[in-house]
Amino acid sequence: MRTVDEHRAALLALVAALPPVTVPLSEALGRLLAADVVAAVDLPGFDNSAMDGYAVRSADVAGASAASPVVLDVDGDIAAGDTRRHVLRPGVAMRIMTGAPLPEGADAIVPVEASDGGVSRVALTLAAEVGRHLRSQGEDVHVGDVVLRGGTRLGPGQVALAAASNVAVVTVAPRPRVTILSTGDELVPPGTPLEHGQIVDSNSVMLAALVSAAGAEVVGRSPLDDDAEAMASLLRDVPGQPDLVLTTGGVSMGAYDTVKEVLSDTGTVDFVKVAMRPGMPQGAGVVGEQRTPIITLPGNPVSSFVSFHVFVLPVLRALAGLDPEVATTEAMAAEGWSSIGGKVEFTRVVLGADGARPSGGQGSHMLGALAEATHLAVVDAETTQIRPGDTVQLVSLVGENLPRGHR
Ligand SMILES: Nc1nc2c(c(=O)[nH]1)N[C@H]1C(S)=C(S)[C@@H](COP(=O)(O)OP(=O)(O)OC[C@H]3O[C@@H](n4cnc5c(N)ncnc54)[C@H](O)[C@@H]3O)O[C@H]1N2
Ligand code: MOO
Ligand SMILES: [Mg+2]
Repeated sequence: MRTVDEHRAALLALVAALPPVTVPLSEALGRLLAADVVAAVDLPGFDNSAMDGYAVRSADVAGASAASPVVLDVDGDIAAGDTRRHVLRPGVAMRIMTGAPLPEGADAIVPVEASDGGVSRVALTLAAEVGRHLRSQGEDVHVGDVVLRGGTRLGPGQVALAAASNVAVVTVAPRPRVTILSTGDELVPPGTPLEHGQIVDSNSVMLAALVSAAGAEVVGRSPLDDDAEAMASLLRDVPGQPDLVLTTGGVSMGAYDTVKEVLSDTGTVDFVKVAMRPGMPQGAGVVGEQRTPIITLPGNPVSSFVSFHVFVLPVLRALAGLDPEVATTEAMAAEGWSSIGGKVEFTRVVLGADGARPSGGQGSHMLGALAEATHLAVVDAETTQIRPGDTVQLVSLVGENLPRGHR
């Protein structure tokens, strides 16, 4: 029997990092930067007004008040987007709008509220010290500054900063392409009236969601019957030209465990038992002329889900050029539970304010408890009992950062 670490290492040996890709900002949301973003311009790009009002020399409005306004000639308007280079003569004002470039010679803005709103001549009722209501060139970002570091996840604020820095395209980690093949005569698509013995193919829905939430792309999805010939021919030329193939089902000891039967014949896929629960039967290797990496996941839904987190996620990360290691966090057990011992057990838990507790029935067919869970607790092979207050290692669930409700 392999350890979890041994099997993960065997999987990682099957893949190499794909090259980073360049995408326009409109497609960059949620992507992971593969290179620093460097500002192409200063931000602000030029000294400009923070208020609608009048550009002045502060010395010209010293002492202005409501009781004793300062009256100045107005030498025209400067709107945002005005590309002319204005010069403010001493003793006059210019009407200026928010974001409009400051005329040379001006050193302060008097807001329109502190004036009579004059167009050719204005009475100003407020003094303004040097720099008042001005936004200075480069006070936020300097041209050449690294504004976003490689490794940063691009959210709305980050894409806004890149855009303002006049960067139109960014280099991001690639999205590995994944084909998902669910197998089993019993499977029908969601929404189908079920005959006795049939079940819904929830694994392909789950795996497609996990793949997408992990930042990869589903490029092919085929439900397959347990028909060896059809499966063998499909696996010779996998649909979607993926970087990775995932199968579910058919890898255990059953008479109709066709994935194992068909792929064992190729000699390029190993079927092993891994000392973990759930997720013991696993397979991995390469298929087809392209020698595409394949991971064969067990059919039980929770086994497949756990196997994704433990094995597929590190492989997707490696394909994307990222550190494959999936971080764990520590938490306290809010209640005790027993573990199998001799195998690593991945307990589905809910992390609350008082710690982590099992989310319900832990059978490898129980999606109800899975859907409640926020984390997998990793209980090592030497531990058979978790006690309240024990420290446990938690793996976050892929997609847990998405909005979720409760049953
Ligand atoms: N005699 C033994 N039987 C089993 C062993 C064993 O060691 N000896 N291992 C058990 C363990 S552990 C697991 S895990 C499963 C692995 O099963 P398979 O990978 O062979 O998968 P299937 O037999 O095709 O299906 C198992 C189970 O999962 C349901 N299933 C399959 N595909 C889907 C899908 N796409 N969506 C939803 N549910 C699915 C299927 O109906 C079965 O109930 O083997 C144990 N048996
Ligand atoms: O290894 Mo199986 O995954 O326990 O149900
Ligand atoms: Mg089976």
